[in-house]
Amino acid sequence: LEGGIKPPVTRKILQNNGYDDVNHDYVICVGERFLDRYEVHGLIGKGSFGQVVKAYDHVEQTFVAIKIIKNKKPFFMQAQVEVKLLQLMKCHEGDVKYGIVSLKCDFMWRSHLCLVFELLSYNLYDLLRKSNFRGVSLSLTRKFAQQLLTSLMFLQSRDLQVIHCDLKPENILLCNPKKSNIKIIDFGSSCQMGQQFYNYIQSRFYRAPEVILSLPYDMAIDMWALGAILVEMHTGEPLFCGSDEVDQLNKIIEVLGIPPRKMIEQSKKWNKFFLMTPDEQYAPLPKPGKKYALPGARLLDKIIGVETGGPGGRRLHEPGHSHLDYIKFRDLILKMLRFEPGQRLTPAEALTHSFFRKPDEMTALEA
Ligand SMILES: COc1ccc(N)cc1-c1cnc(N)c(C(=O)c2cccnc2)n1
Repeated sequence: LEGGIKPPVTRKILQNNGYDDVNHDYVICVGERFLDRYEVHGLIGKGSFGQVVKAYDHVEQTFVAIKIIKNKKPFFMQAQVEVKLLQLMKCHEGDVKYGIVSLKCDFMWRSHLCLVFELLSYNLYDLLRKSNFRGVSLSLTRKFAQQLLTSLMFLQSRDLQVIHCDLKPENILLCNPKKSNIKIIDFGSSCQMGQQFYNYIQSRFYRAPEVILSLPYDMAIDMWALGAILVEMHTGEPLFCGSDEVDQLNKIIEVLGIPPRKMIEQSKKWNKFFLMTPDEQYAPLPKPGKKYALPGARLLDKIIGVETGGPGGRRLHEPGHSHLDYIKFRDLILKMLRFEPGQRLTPAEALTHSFFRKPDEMTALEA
């Protein structure tokens, strides 16, 4: 500066002795060993919770995924809930595996809670991207559906009653890049029935109508999310891609019609989404600049191409994509997307649906 005035000393405030960055994330150093056991190979994911690194476990001589939670109390507290739920599920699984990611252990490292998981492969959104967002076959969609319904049946079992609260393609990972086995990850937003403390849950595209309307919710919200996910896995595009909560509910109404009067009347937020017509009917509030099909006019049949050879006609005459296959798929999805949570299929009911019956089972039934 002129006149030789020294600049003020800007003291860099060191977060957690320099181990953390300004966002309370641990500064990852490749090659670093946690507990003289886990050698960090690299950052593979980031989330609101913190980071996920790939590491080599020198004791078990295998690669693991370590979820390094932010060094901040709310994230630490929520991760403790996740650890408790994962441990609870692990001791209920026994030797049968129900498609839930396996937590190997957890430990504290330089004020960060670390969760050590089996290392899984890429997620179902990556799979959609690899399909150029055209979707995967109905047969692979069926395999994913069967596994996810089995996982939900396990989560909803009497001793667990766990609600995942954030089912979406990004939270469903392939176990092996070359096989169709999948596992559900990220129980960082999950809770058990009776412990539903939050109302702002689920990623928007997969948010159940009862959550949007701020009504009481239960495990049926995961079934709603699954219905939306399965259509997306086959078409390649989100079924209800709302830009905000009002747009989200309007996109649901385009396909499924107006929600039951009782749900609207019980919602404290009803007038955020609906107006009352002179003849005392509820109608969607018009959204400036947005044009919607009439309630129920955007048929699911058209979206999945029941009569037209699948999404965009791309599956016409393809084996495993018959008209009857699509009729069954459409029927299953509509029963997973019922507005009334109590009327939505349970996982056990869904698994008995004809969409999952093998042809010989069908002929035996018809005999
Ligand atoms: C290749 O693995 C991943 C790539 C990216 C991201 N974001 C996560 C993973 C990965 C791999 N294996 C795992 N077991 C996990 C998780 O369990 C996980 C990831 C994020 C949040 N919670 C759990 N995550």
